[in-house]
Amino acid sequence: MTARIIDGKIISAELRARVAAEVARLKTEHGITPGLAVVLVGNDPASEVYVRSKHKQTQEAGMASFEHRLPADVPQAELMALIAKLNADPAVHGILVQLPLPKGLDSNAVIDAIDPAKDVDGLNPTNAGRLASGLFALTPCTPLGSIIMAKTVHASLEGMNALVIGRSNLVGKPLVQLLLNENATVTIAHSRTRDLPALCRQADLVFAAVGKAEMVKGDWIKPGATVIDVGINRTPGKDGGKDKLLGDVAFAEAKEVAGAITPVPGGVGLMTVACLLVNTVRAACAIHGLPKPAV
Ligand SMILES: Nc1nc2c(c(=O)[nH]1)N[C@@H](CN(C=O)c1ccc(C(=O)N[C@@H](CCC(=O)O)C(=O)O)cc1)CN2
Repeated sequence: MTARIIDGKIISAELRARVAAEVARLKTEHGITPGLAVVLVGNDPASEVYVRSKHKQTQEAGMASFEHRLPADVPQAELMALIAKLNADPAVHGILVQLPLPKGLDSNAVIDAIDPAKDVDGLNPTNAGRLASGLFALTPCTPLGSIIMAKTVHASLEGMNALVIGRSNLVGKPLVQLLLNENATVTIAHSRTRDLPALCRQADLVFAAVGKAEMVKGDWIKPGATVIDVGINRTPGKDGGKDKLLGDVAFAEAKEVAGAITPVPGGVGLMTVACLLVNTVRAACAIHGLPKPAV
């Protein structure tokens, strides 16, 4: 039997509708319009796509969207000055610097400089530490979206064997923390892991976040497992046509074995932007001393 497809279009649209309802409530009951500032440095084509999508979806949810574009050769000090300005701006509740930054810029210093209360990417060490300590934290968007998708299949992840492939600060590490908070039994695999296929075959839940097209093969998947493919590997389209996107999982093979699987495109990527909107609403509520919102 082929796997159930976990549809990012449907799940992200539902989440965005809930965000829009919360935004409308904040405006009516408290006179607050959540605001998101996105900083794009340089002109990486994929980043351009993501930033456009963030701007459009922020506005569609009824929030204020502030876009800041800087040239690839911007001095570090100028970028830091912009972050300081956004930290101090009361109309801005969320700040996101699109990654990767062009060569020569220190992304750790930039992330460090973002006010943790406005760090809607959840990458600032304060938020990463709070998440690891089980405290309220703004949580990185892709891991948050991945958990939401897994929970559309399993109401509880408690006791499940979860394998996270990849140990980046953006996805792998926060995903491990979120899975621990769900009481899953978590294994983290990376480039030095021995016998990844064998580890994979024991996993009830597989989260692939390595950045290598179709690396996880169908015969690595335990029959009936849930597979969340976080990879977005882009091959430029021929003759100026649309880019081709592949996940980290060999989808055609894996869907014949898995119980449920996310597609690429149309999977976790769509949840990343929806979760950014969630984080912006959460940040706005926390900044204004309001209770945690319903989303
Ligand atoms: N500061 C950050 N930078 C980056 C992040 C991040 O979370 N914070 N994640 C990725 C890129 N990303 C968001 O920024 C992102 C990736 C994918 C998608 C998405 O909608 N994907 C679609 C396909 C879109 C396309 O045609 O390219 C899908 O998977 O269906 C949105 C946002 C790296 N940088």
